[in-house]
Amino acid sequence: MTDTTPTPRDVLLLANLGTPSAPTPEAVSRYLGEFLADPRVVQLPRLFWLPMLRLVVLPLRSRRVAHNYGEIWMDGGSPLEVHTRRLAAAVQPLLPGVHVEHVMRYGEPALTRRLRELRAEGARVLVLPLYPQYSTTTTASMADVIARELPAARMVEDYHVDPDWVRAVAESIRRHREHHGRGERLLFSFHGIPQRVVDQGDPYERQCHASARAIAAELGLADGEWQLTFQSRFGGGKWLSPATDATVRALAGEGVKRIDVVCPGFSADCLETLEEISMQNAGFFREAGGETLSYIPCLNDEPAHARAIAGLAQRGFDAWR
Ligand SMILES: C=CC1=C(C)c2cc3[nH]c(cc4nc(cc5[nH]c(cc1n2)c(C)c5CCC(=O)O)C(CCC(=O)O)=C4C)c(C)c3C=C
Ligand SMILES: [Fe+2]
Ligand SMILES: [Fe+2]
Repeated sequence: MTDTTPTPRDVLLLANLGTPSAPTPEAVSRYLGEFLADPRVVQLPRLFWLPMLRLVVLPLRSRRVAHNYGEIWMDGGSPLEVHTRRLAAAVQPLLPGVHVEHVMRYGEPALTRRLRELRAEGARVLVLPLYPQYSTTTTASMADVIARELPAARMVEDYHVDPDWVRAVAESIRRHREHHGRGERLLFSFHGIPQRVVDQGDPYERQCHASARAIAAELGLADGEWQLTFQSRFGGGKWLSPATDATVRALAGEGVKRIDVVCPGFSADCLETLEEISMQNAGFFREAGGETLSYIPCLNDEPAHARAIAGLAQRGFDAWR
């Protein structure tokens, strides 16, 4: 008799944060409501935070943030979704025998639902969170969902000094500077997190510094030529410093006329890069006397990015055999 047991399918889920389905206050409120209710993201007591979120934060924030999304919205949807979908399509041909999909931790296509469906199929699933640096606020929240929905799935924890990824980022910076000229300073701007989270043992800050040092070394930059900053502060309390906005203003105040900013904590361009850095912080720089803040795009679906991601996934599946 022939063995008819089907070989389980290998599935790679490229998982990003998530984004609203439309640049409207209603869609933004739905998205932020799910995102900010995650206890990994906001660690305040639930009994206080959940009513505060529903009654104060969402009504006040959604309209303004929807307007910001409107400024960067693409034909195919939110930039984060468009670029993440394109990256999955670019990785697919590099991994014959593996089915590649993109999913989102919050919103659609939902990581939670896909894991539940794949569990029923008996697929062998590797989740690759598209966060180069590990944080309990982002990566660990993906691990929470895996533990609930498909504990047999495996996850790539981080790739903050992966040589292929470091080279891909460095090369994108080099190319940008060849085409657009070179700023007097290069800022590595990473998404911030609360200082308290780092004090509890989160490795994110250390990994951000290691990523920036590795990329600067790959470019052969001297110490005074680059700086690391943290952006996108949310809510009260102390966040990681120095802050990107304060640094940009201070550099202009020192007479620096042109800076380059790259965001190697983001795999895909999104609100926090296209609006906050490329528009808002560029405005702060000019208001304080600077001339040009040149934003260097994320790796998105660049071939070198797809190759680095495919390499990480291949090693993940190889370790399974
Ligand atoms: C890249 C890693 C990220 C970390 C670490 C992170 C931590 C973190 N974020 C918030 C609050 C918000 N983040 C928002 C947007 C946003 N954040 C990331 C990534 C990280 N966040 C991305 C990729 C995006 C963009 C999504 C998009 O649709 O383009 C927002 C929404 C925008 C807004 O309302 O200002 C919030 C809120 C916290 C509290 C946090 C750590 C505790
Ligand atoms: Fe964020
Ligand atoms: Fe922001």
